[in-house]
Order: sequence, then C-alpha cells, then structure tokens
Amino acid sequence: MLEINGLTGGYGDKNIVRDVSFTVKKGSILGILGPNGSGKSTLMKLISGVLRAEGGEVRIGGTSIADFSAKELAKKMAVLPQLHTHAFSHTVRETVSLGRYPHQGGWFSSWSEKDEYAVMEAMRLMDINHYEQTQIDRMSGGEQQRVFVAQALAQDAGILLLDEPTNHLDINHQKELLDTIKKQAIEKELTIVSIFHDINLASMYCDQLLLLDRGQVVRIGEPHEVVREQDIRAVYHTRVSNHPHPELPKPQITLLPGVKNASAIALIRAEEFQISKEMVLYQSPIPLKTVSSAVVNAGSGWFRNFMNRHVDAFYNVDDSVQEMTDYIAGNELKTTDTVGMMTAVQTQDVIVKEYEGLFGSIVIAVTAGVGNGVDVSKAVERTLRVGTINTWILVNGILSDEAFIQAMITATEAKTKALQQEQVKDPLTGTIATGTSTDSCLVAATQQGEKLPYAGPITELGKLIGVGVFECTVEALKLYELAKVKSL
Ligand SMILES: Nc1ncnc2c1ncn2[C@@H]1O[C@H](COP(=O)(O)OP(=O)(O)OP(=O)(O)O)[C@@H](O)[C@H]1O
Repeated sequence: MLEINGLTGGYGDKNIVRDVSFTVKKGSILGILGPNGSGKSTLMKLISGVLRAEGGEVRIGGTSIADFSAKELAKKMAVLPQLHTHAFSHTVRETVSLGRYPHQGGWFSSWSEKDEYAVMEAMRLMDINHYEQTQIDRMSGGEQQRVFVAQALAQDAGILLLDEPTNHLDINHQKELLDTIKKQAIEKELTIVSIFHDINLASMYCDQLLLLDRGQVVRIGEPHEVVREQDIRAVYHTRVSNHPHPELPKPQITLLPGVKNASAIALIRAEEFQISKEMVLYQSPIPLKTVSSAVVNAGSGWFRNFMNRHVDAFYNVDDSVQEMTDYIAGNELKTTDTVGMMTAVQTQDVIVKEYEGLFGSIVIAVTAGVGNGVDVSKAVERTLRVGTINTWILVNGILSDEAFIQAMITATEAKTKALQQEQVKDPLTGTIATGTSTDSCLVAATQQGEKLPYAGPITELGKLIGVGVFECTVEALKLYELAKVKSL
C-alpha cells in the first residue's frame, strides 16, 4: 500500500504541491488529472523521492521512503518519467535491461535468469521484442514510449509511477498499454499511480482519480465522483458535457467547442414530407438530434434522413437491420445519416400534421397497423407479425435529455388512448390493445430556437405531443380500417 500524507514541496523555496494526501491499495490504479502546470509531475517527483518534500511523507507498506536506501527504494518503486533524455543511444534490449539495475549486486555480479526473464517478459508485454536490437533513437515517439514502459516493468517493483504513459501512442497502443498495465496491476498486485491528460482514458482504467489544481487536491474518489461537468469545467476552464461509457460504468466527457460551424436555420414542415407507396421520407437540411427505436440507427444520434418504409405483410428476413441498411443505401441515402423504420401499412396512409405552440411548432407522423394489436397487461408469447404503429415527433426547438424521454412517454400514452377510443382489440385476449408488438417511436429535434427542458403533459410541448399523437393515431387507425375493408 502506498500512503501519501500531507505532501508539500516544490523547487527552491517555492512550494508547488501543497498538502496532498491519498492512499493507493495493492492491485489498484490511481490516476492524477489536472491542467498544465497544476503540479502533477512535481507531485510524482515528490512521491518518488526525486524531489525532497518540505512537509508530509510518503510511506510504502507503513515505512517512510526516507528510511529506504536508493537501491532498496528502486526495488519497491519504478518510475516512468515524462521526458526521456538519453545521453547516448542504446538498443531496445539494453534500455529495458537498465530497469534491472536495482537487482544487480555490484560491478561483477552476473546477469541472472531472473533478470533475463524480467527483460524478455517486459518486452513481450509491450510488444517490442521484435525491435530488440534496434537503436532507440531510430524509433518513433510511440515506440520509444513502449520501450521506457518496458524498462519500468522490468524493474519488477511493487509500485509503478507513470507520467503520461500513453504519450505519443495511437489509440490502439493506448488501449494495449493500459490493458497491460491494468492486467499487471491485478495479476501481480501492483500499486500504480499514473498521470493522465486524457480524462476519458483515466476514467476507464483507474479505480480512483485525483483532480489537482494549482498544487492542491480539488477532488479525489471513484471516477464518477471526479469526472463531473462542474469540476472539470472549473479546473480546466473549458465547457464539457458528461455522458456514460457505452459498456462500462465509467463517466466520459466530451469537449464542447467554443466555435461551431455556422448552421442554417432550419424549420421542420409537414409539407416537406415525401410520401409514396414505397416510403415516408423526411429529409432535414440539418442533422436532427434523435432518439428512436428504429430498425436502422436506433438509440440516440444526429441524423438528416428519416425513412418509414413499406414492407410486405409477410416480410421475413434473417437480418432485417442489414437488409434495411442495404435498402437505404439503394435509395442513394447515406446509411450513417438515416434512421430507418418499417411498416406493413400503406405508407400513403401516413398522417402527417403540424401543431403550433407558444414556443414554436412540432410535426407528427403516424402510420398505424393494428392487425397485431397487443394488450400489454396480458402480453404472452406471440408469433411476430409485421404490423406496427410508427410514431414520429419532430420538434422545432431545443430538447433536454429529460424532454426526449418525456416526449416518448407522452406520445406512448396518447397512442394508447387513441387505441382505447377506437376500441382496437388484442385478437388473442379480446381486451383493448395498448399498442402492437413491434411499435416504434422517434423523437427528433432541430436543437435550435427555444429551450424545452420538459415534455410531460403539463408542458406546452407535452400538450402538443399529447393532442397531436392522439389525433394522428386516431386518423391513421381509421385509414387502416378503411384499407382493410377495401382489400376484402
Ligand atoms: N525544475 C523546475 N524548477 C522550477 N519550477 C519548476 C520546475 N519544474 C516545474 N516547475 C514549475 O512547477 C509548476 C508545476 O509544474 P509541473 O511540471 O509539476 O506541472 P504539470 O501539472 O505536470 O504540468 P504539465 O501538464 O504541463 O506536464 C509549473 O509552474 C512549473 O513552471
């Protein structure tokens, strides 16, 4: 265990780092974050003993580092400094072998099997064994960085201090290096302290983070306690937005640029919908922020094209996402810029209406096929048949995350109410259907104009969505019934 208590120090009589305390347990990684000049490297130098502390102390396993000889300390603690200056050129193997110096007995001590193993293993872990005889001054910055990390690993110390280990590395090598370090931390129970400039990488790989500002700790804790918009903004003086990692419970941040491309002022209009027997298509002049349960590009994103495609009632392919993606591409639309839904309903029976509110307007589009109506409260295993209610809500306004979710809830409630009014039944249970088994919903917004933080039924936006989705669904259901009668 590494314990830092009230560590204070700097250069000459100037204390750069003041009163820093934390502990790092075996097998875990602590990441140090902070803007340029905040004292990260100085803190590392104080921890490694390169700089003498003016106050406080560093303890390893309960013993102060002041009580270790330089060699003893080097066996316990390996350091990857920020800048590597080498007076003369070594080969990769020689450079990595320098990591073994604390384990050498004296001038005439021989190179042991253990030394050889440690060097070979470190080179293997950093994937540099094929460069073994290369002069490091002939290597790229990223390759050199991996050699120096290998040198630190070859030292076989329980504590690793790393100053920006991913410096110069491409994204794959960043991942490979941090995966290796994390694996080493867990398997060999290493204690690791590392400086990071990349807050997202630090959040992903570290168990604890320490945010430093002007030499003092602003916050320390698990990544979710430290990677917070307000703290990052206050310390780095830049606007950021926080969002979840897609696979890990580790928060990520995105920079919000101070300068944006001038974007055309866009207004979504019902009359701009292109309706044919093949599809309903809306093409926006600007990307719309979208949340949907579509077939292609479901989830959240920014898209310009919105397609509701008519498919045969017996449409049945193994990979409908791929088939739909190919269909979008076949229609000369970019698959990365298009949200695609499907319906067995005649797309010419779509109801598209515009609703004006105090804040601006929304456009609602509904196709409704209820041959597969389901009473959700009595949902049972069913054979899946296409026949679905697709509801689009396109908003001329700026929606918050809450508003996107509330818009979906409000729209779903309005749809269910429409089914109730039209007495649409679940054919299996004979009770009123609440939807169909494959309904889709899409909410998209220009993110221009008025800020709309909420979309519940009590808000202006929610009222329009409620009335609009109800009316459009009722009308779409009537057209569906008509089409059914006509086809008999
Ligand atoms: N050798 C030195 N002598 C005097 N002052 C120094 C020395 N090294 C660094 N400093 C000063 O200490 C302060 C902190 O520097 P430090 O290198 O610790 O910051 P850092 O957080 O690691 O920055 P960066 O992100 O730019 O690497 C800076 O103001 C710097 O000018």
